[in-house]
Amino acid sequence: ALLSSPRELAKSKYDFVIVGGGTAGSVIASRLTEDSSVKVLVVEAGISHVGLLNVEVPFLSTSIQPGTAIDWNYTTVAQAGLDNRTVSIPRGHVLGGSSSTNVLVWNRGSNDVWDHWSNITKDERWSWNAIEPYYLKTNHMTTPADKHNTTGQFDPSAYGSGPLDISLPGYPTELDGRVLNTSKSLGGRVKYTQDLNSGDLVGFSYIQSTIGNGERSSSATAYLEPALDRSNLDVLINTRAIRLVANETQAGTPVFTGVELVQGPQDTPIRVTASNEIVLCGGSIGTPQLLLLSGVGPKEELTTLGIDPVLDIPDVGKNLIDHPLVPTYYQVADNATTFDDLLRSADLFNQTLAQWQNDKQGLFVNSPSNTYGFLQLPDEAFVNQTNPAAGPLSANTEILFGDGFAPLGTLTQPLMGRFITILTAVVSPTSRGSITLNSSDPFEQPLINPGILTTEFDMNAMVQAVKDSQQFIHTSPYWDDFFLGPYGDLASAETDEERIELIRKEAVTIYHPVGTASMSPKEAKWGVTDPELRVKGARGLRVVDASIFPHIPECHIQALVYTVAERAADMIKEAYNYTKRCEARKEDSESAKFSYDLRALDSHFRDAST
Ligand SMILES: Cc1cc2nc3c(=O)[nH]c(=O)nc-3n(C[C@H](O)[C@H](O)[C@H](O)COP(=O)(O)OP(=O)(O)OC[C@H]3O[C@@H](n4cnc5c(N)ncnc54)[C@H](O)[C@@H]3O)c2cc1C
Repeated sequence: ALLSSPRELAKSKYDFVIVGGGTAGSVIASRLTEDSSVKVLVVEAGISHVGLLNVEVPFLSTSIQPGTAIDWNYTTVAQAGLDNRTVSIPRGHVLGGSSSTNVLVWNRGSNDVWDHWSNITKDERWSWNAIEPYYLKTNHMTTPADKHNTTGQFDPSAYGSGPLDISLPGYPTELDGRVLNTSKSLGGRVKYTQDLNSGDLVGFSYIQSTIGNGERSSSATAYLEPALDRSNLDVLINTRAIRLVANETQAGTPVFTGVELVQGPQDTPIRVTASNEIVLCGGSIGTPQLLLLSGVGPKEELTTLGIDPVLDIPDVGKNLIDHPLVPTYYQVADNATTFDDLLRSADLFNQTLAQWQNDKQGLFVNSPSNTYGFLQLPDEAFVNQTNPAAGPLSANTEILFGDGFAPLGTLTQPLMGRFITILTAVVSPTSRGSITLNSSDPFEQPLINPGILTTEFDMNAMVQAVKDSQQFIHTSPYWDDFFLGPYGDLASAETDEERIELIRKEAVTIYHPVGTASMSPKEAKWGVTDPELRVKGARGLRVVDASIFPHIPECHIQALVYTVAERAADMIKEAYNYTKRCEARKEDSESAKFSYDLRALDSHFRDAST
């Protein structure tokens, strides 16, 4: 059932309490409630996704501005790498989480990304070969909204049979051919790759997106909605988890069973209990914040804030990684059909919206970008520097093309003229940051410091990305009739020094924060979770979201979050079924080893019998 107040809860005890009904949380909720005897509560701070046009209409994804009800409205601390500017870090505050508010690009990561994770965690279960079935379980390819013939535009074997809709762009733009023909004719570092979801994530191609029938497909629409009528699932919205409670310790290990919930800062907390596990799916900011508020984190930092330390894990909130992004603009011919006029004319906007509402056709069926490319840096970049990318199938930088002026940085759309936006990003950054608490008040936003562009490597890579985008346009015949010239600071960015100035002035992030509750090998002293995503040194607590990524993938990351969640759901189920087998063999002398699992099983049966 969908509940909007804790007062509507019929009971306070569940087998699993999932904190965060976002990208990963909705997958976990859907998979765990496949067994009708397992009772699950999802607690989501945000609102329902149903009926929200800027969530449903793919093109409007970039209009989800910070400050709206469906965003957490986070801002970073002053960024040293950006001339001490602060930048906003949007995060979905709605069912589906950031999968309801993101820009829909679908990349499953190169094979190397997963093999690298497997090496880092020393756990084969994260290698590409082991993970592929879980990726295929998340998604299936659908026909694009305009039903054009997509033969040769994607690799069918790169998609599976899962609930998410994936499609190629359903409305062509003038840029598509120019970008792809340039890539095909130039080759080399800007080679064409038919499908970047086939394992090799280097090259230029069409974008695949989480869109079906011209509408956003999210973890809320694909996973949560179909499960909502299950009697064993409660989804509580408008409600924030503010503290995790360990009521007991077993052999010195805190056992977490309680979650305190409120709707507003003045509320008296209501406690719900998880007999088996609390699964944290609050995302790379929400999850470490909640752990820290609950006394799980660097002991000294917590004591200073007046929070009683429960478990000393120095790495909670550390290792924050994001992809830096710089928007650049070119003015194009006055007869070009960019989306600029639409953003300036309410009539045109409403006509296009009506076309989407009536037929699911037109520009609004697409995200604002149809084509992009991932590039490796030239060999010279690695003379004195190890390549931080996961392997040879991964890139270092990305270039995305938008068929109009997308005001993502400090510049606003000019009143006249037509433009294209070229976004450049560093996808293998070496900068690291952190999430720390500002106070023990759960309603105060944490201090978010992604450390954007604070290493020489990242700045050099970004300079190369801007240079590559400039060359891509200048050396191709496919732009001659179209292109008038660079706009804004890009017009004077001819030297590397000028490019650095532009970058420090305009850079933001691509909204891919990861790593703040990183998994690490089972016995390792660093990291926050083990390879089964259980919080180290605790019982009853697991993390399943982008915070467990030990290394940032060199691509857009939502597909990896979905895949992690599918993998984790099976890990949880395996543990759960295993407890059943243990129960059946209660006399087994080995059973003491599984005391935690038995405890979970016992409480499950107790709950089921009430
Ligand atoms: C604007 C934007 C554009 C993006 N574009 C792309 C893209 O094009 N392609 C791509 O691959 N990726 C993109 N991303 C990134 C991607 O969407 C996210 O990395 C991914 O969805 C994160 O999933 P998650 O489960 O870790 O967290 P989320 O999906 O953010 O879920 C966390 C959920 O937990 C809830 N929550 C947090 N704390 C609490 C609490 N204390 N109590 C209760 N609930 C809580 C939140 O409200 C949220 O619903 C984008 C992200 C944004 C914000």
